[in-house]
Amino acid sequence: FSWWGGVQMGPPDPILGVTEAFKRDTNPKKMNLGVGAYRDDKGKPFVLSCVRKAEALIAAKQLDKEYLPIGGLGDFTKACAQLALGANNEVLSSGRNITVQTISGTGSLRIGANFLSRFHGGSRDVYLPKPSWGNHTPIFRDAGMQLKAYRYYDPSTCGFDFRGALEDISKIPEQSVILLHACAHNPTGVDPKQEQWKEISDIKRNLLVFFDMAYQGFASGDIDRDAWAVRYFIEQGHNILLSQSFAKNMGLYGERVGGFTVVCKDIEESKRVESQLKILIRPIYSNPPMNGARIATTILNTPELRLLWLEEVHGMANRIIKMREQLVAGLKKSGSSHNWQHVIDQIGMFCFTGLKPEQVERLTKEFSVYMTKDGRISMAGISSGNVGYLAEGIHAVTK
Ligand SMILES: Cc1ncc(COP(=O)(O)O)c(CN[C@@](C)(CC(=O)O)C(=O)O)c1O
Repeated sequence: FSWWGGVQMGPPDPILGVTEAFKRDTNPKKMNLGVGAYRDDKGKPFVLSCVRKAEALIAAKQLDKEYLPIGGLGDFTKACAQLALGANNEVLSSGRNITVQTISGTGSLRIGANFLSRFHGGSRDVYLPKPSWGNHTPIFRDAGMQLKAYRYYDPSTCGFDFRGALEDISKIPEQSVILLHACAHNPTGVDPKQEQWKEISDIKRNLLVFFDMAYQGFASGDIDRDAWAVRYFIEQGHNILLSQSFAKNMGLYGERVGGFTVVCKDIEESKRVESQLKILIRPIYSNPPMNGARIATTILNTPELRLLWLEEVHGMANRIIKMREQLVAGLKKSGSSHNWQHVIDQIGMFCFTGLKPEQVERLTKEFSVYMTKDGRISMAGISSGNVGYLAEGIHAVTK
């Protein structure tokens, strides 16, 4: 007897499914530009040495394996909030934030979405940038929120549609939720300039701002610069929600290290919110995994490891910027007459190439270059060894 005859075969994930297809390809020149996971110039996954050192320090302590509190490792949530807001942010000194450890950025967004669904008195509408990270939609939808969108990317310039964004955001019904990528917008790599962030913050609409900061430090190489929008909005009086991930900037992908912060009116409110976050988390996963949180906390709180981390995250950002320049140089060398300036101007893990789905299809079929259908490439998958091959392929499908 089958219980599950009605279960349909679902489609592969638009992002993680690319890696599955890549693994099946036997072409030695194949390139995986799908998932946004950093690789070094040899194309190998990169474990930061500050992580290795932190692991050794932790192992030496022979710590126990007791449950963490529902809200996670206290030292982690403190260090996580300080990293995002800056150590002497008034939000922290007045205790009006509540930060809980989550199962990486996805877990943070989902806890946030579930919290909104249960407690937000305003509309159920969550406005995402057009386009946004693919997983944002199912995260909020499965939590019972409605998805809407505001103009963000301008295909004609491969840049930011600032006017369109301002117009749309100015019309969002009051008390709706708006999701903003703090830096390194996924999938476009297009970020507002600081002047443009100021105008967005000034829009006279009472919106609940949910910042997704999954790449702090990874975009510009500078953790304070990458958190500028988050800190500016708070300074301007927005009591935001914030999701953080240490997957990319500390290379802790599979350790699933993240944080969710609610900036409240005052400490009394933060205590009430904290109590409800714990009630919400307890029946989902009860309490979060300790290993990754211990690594991140050790790095953030050990001065020489924190310094080493800042150097390493700066190094990762720099390698990606170099690959942007080499890819454009390679495209010119291959004889492409298109304007590829956006490849250099975009920032963070991704480049929104502007390739059409059929061009992406050809690049995969004829060159074994794997990327998401929307033309997004993970710059980290490019190395000085394969950038020339990629340039030839892109030129061949775009000439
Ligand atoms: C904007 C944004 N928010 C949150 C996350 C969540 O990451 P985490 O749960 O691993 O902390 C990602 C990861 N996006 C990746 C890098 C990986 C993925 O799709 O899961 C991407 O390839 O887009 C992201 O790009």
